[in-house]
Amino acid sequence: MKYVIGIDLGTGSVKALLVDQEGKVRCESSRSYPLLHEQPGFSEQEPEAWVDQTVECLRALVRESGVEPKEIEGISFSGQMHGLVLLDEQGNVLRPAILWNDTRTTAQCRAIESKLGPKLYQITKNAALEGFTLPKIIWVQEHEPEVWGKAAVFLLPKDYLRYRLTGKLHMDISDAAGTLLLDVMRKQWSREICDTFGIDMSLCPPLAESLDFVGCLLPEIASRTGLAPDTKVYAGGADNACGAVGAGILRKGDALCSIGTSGVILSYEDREKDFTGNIHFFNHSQPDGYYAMGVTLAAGYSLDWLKKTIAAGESYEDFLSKVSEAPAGAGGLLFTPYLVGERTPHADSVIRGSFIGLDGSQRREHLVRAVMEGITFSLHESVELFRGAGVEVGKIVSIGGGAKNDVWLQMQADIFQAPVVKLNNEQGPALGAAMLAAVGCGWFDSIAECADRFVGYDRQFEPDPKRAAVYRDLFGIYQSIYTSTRDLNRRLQAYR
Ligand SMILES: Nc1ncnc2c1ncn2[C@@H]1O[C@H](COP(=O)(O)OP(=O)(O)O)[C@@H](O)[C@H]1O
Ligand SMILES: O=C(CO)[C@@H](O)[C@H](O)COP(=O)(O)O
Repeated sequence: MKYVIGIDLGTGSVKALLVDQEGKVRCESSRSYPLLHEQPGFSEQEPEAWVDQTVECLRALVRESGVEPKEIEGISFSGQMHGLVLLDEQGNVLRPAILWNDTRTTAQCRAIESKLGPKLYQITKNAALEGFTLPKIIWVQEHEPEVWGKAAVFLLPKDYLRYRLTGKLHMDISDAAGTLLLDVMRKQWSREICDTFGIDMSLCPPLAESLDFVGCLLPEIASRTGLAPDTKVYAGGADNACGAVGAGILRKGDALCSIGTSGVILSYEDREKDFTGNIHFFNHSQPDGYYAMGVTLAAGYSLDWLKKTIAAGESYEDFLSKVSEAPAGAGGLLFTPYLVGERTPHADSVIRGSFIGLDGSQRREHLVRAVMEGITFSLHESVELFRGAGVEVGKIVSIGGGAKNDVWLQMQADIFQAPVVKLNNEQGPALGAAMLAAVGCGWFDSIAECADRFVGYDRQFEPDPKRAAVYRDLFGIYQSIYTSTRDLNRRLQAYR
């Protein structure tokens, strides 16, 4: 039997999957690493921790699977997007990586908008948001000129990991799309944007397609992990592109709802398309494909927060067991999931969450239901932006924590007013990465052919007309909470 490995370098942990030619997961392994919050709004990580924990993960995978290393043909990657890793001439890391959920760069975003005007959108197809890479580069230029002076190249998290595993410098296009330095339609670095911000083109690494072969493992990495040195390494993709690959989102009309720590609504696009309301438009890992995506920053994070706050130590199953006893609309209680600010449709790092409509008759299950509904309403704002732009949102594949609970899956169908389906063996972006390796190794002619073998669907949830009508009414009230609480949150900011 032959195998491939898919590695997902997430924000909290790295996960590696060993997958056979039928798409069966033979073994999996995961290791976590810390987030560093040196100041409010800062979110950083030590790139060395990614490398150490990935090596540990791979060593465990090889040892525990009992598979012969020479049977493992290829490796590919998925990774948290946007994080800035700066290297000097010798390839040494110059400072901790500044991550996608770091919000220090509001001033730099405004500067990008005023210097580039409409060109920003024409070239990058995206808006200037704190999470993206270019504002982080400008922040380093302004606040750490001595670091910037030594910078020879910038990378994204999984591209740095791949560099350390192979010694080869590349950035894959699906991830480069999230830097605000890529001409998304031409798939090349934008000289105009680089020149505007004093970024020498030599700082931009060579670009690769997700399926490209980029090299083999360094001998030192092979001996530390137990893998064979001639294991082939393929470029890989952004975690959302790989999540889409792993869920079979590969054709026009395919849509994905992913509720992890953050939440994403993603629609496959086969050509250039204009969106409003902070919908991102990125290159897919599928050659010549794209995807549009709206992001709720605190999706599963909001439910985790409530669980930690009122039910610490309980399992998710117990915590959610009574949710169906509360009616749709949670007895008039609405929640906005802005615990760390928001991205879509409101790019706002100052806004914070609310419970509106608390009533003495409400019980714990009303609060839990309101939080699940609020997260789903927030994602529905993206669904509506897609529909407003003429995208036909038909069936939505649901993945992540939000797909582990049937009440939540039904709620998604009722709020999105679309059928929602779950996968029969969901493995998230790591499976997408493994699929890129499988296609790279030549096991399949295309990602779609691989998906036919590797991706299977389970139960489908249809919208219930009565609940869908309740949610349609409540959605209007939900949407007005943002405008009603924006100014209040600006005034409260000083007290945080
Ligand atoms: N059994 C469950 N039912 C519903 N939601 C869950 C369950 N388990 C986890 N979650 C939610 O899903 C989120 C984690 O999803 P996951 O896909 O594992 O996240 P990530 O990709 O960010 O690591 C948690 O924040 C939690 O809110
Ligand atoms: O910022 C984005 C996408 O634009 C996030 O989706 C990151 O890519 C983080 O991924 P997780 O580690 O939460 O899966």
